[in-house]
Amino acid sequence: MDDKKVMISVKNLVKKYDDFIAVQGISFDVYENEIFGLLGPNGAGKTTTLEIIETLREKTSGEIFVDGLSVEKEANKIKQIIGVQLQAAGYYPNLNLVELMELFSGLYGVDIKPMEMLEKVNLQDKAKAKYKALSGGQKQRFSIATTLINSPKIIFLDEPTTGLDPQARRNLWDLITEIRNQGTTVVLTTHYMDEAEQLCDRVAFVERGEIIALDTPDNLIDQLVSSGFERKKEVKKANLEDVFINLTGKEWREDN
Ligand SMILES: Nc1ncnc2c1ncn2[C@@H]1O[C@H](COP(=O)(O)OP(=O)(O)OP(=O)(O)O)[C@@H](O)[C@H]1O
Repeated sequence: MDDKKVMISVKNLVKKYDDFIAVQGISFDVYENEIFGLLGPNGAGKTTTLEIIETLREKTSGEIFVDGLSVEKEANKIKQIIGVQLQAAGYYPNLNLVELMELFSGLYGVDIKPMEMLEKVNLQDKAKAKYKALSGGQKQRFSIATTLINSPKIIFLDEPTTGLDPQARRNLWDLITEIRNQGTTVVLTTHYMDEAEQLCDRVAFVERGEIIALDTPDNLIDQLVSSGFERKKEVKKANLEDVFINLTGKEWREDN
């Protein structure tokens, strides 16, 4: 990893909400073109950390650089090179997808072809559909498309697959991998360990505002195994999710 460019550098980040310390002096780097995952239980400080990097929330102390730009002094420049997934409530429910894309590109001040953006997330067939008529997986794909409007260097996805069925989740993993393969760095949060293992190049476990481990999924698992850890029960060769996927197919479906 030595020759990799650092896209995000976080040093000793602290965030206090009044007396409560939500982020307790964390440090980590995100490299160019990796999928980096922040994992941890509810309330661990993942969203707070992301929002500070995205320049949407003030830090209490610490140093953060995004592609060499300071979050304090160059927030506007950072906004131009990142894509942030908005909460669904931010969309106008009665506009169709093409109209929403036009609205967002106007807000960013960039000229995009709405249909091309929709094709990137396989929603071209839904171009005339209203946002509120989309399935959960389609809504997530649409919101990922909006993060790509300004051709960002980095996108931030906060729990992108929460609430989706197994096929829709796997489709999103493919989409996120494809976006990375086209040169975008991806930072995401998730509660799903299988998702992190499949999707992320490196993960940081966050607990109570601290990073308690940071490495590739393989290294973290190898370290545990070499410490003598053994699963109590013999591991089954497949799980219930595999049965479900096998029965229902793993192709793109209309409704995910
Ligand atoms: N605006 C706020 N004012 C006060 N406390 C807050 C605020 N935002 C977050 N917190 C607290 O900071 C802690 C970290 O919250 P955060 O949303 O960053 O966690 P998270 O890891 O993203 O959790 P989740 O997985 O539930 O989204 C929580 O205890 C939360 O209650």
